[in-house]
Amino acid sequence: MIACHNLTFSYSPQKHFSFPDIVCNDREALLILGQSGKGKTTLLHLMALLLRPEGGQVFINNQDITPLSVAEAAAVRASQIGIVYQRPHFVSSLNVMDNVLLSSYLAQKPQDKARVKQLAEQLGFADHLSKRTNQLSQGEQQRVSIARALMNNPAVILADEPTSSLDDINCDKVIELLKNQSEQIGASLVVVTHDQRLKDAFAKQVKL
Ligand SMILES: Nc1ncnc2c1ncn2[C@@H]1O[C@H](COP(=O)(O)OP(=O)(O)OP(=O)(O)O)[C@@H](O)[C@H]1O
Repeated sequence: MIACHNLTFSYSPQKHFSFPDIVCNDREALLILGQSGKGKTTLLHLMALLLRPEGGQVFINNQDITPLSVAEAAAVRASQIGIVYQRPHFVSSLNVMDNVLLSSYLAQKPQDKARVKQLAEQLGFADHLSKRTNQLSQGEQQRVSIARALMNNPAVILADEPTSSLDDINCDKVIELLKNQSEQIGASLVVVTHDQRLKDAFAKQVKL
């Protein structure tokens, strides 16, 4: 589970955010909707401790992670949080298989190629494992970044605008994949988006 309590953050005195409290339990999917500039990416980065909150707490499995050091936060992020970034970024010199394995390496976990193959089958990119990521379409790259986020069976999956550049068919597919896969591993799924197509796909929603 992931929960946020009284989270506040400022980029400057003029740019201050107070976020609503959020709880997303294991196997639950939560949609955070907000227009451009409302602070969706900022909130997601606070939840992953990529940004430090000015006030408030973030709990993962009931542990307050906000007091953790930078190194401790990085370790929690690597092992317990899977992040699907707004734009997938890959290491261009590595193939798809090695890009997915990289998340295990960063979490100091064994390089489980069988797990990558299993995820690639489920997510539909098994034929592309030996290709470079720049040889893949945007939808395929999005699915690879979902696999990378799932690789370490994290407690929490955070997805930033995972559908914004996808057509309707791929939009539905990616959301179903994210929901099914996070349910399979028992994770909490938090999706932030301005994509109104998703508003009927999630029972639990928060508006920014
Ligand atoms: N590093 C930064 N320094 C100063 N201001 C920033 C910084 N990053 C974001 N902002 C500002 O904070 C506000 C929220 O940004 P954020 O990226 O969280 O919004 P968003 O809701 O995710 O937007 P979008 O849907 O366009 O991605 C914006 O007005 C943005 O200009």
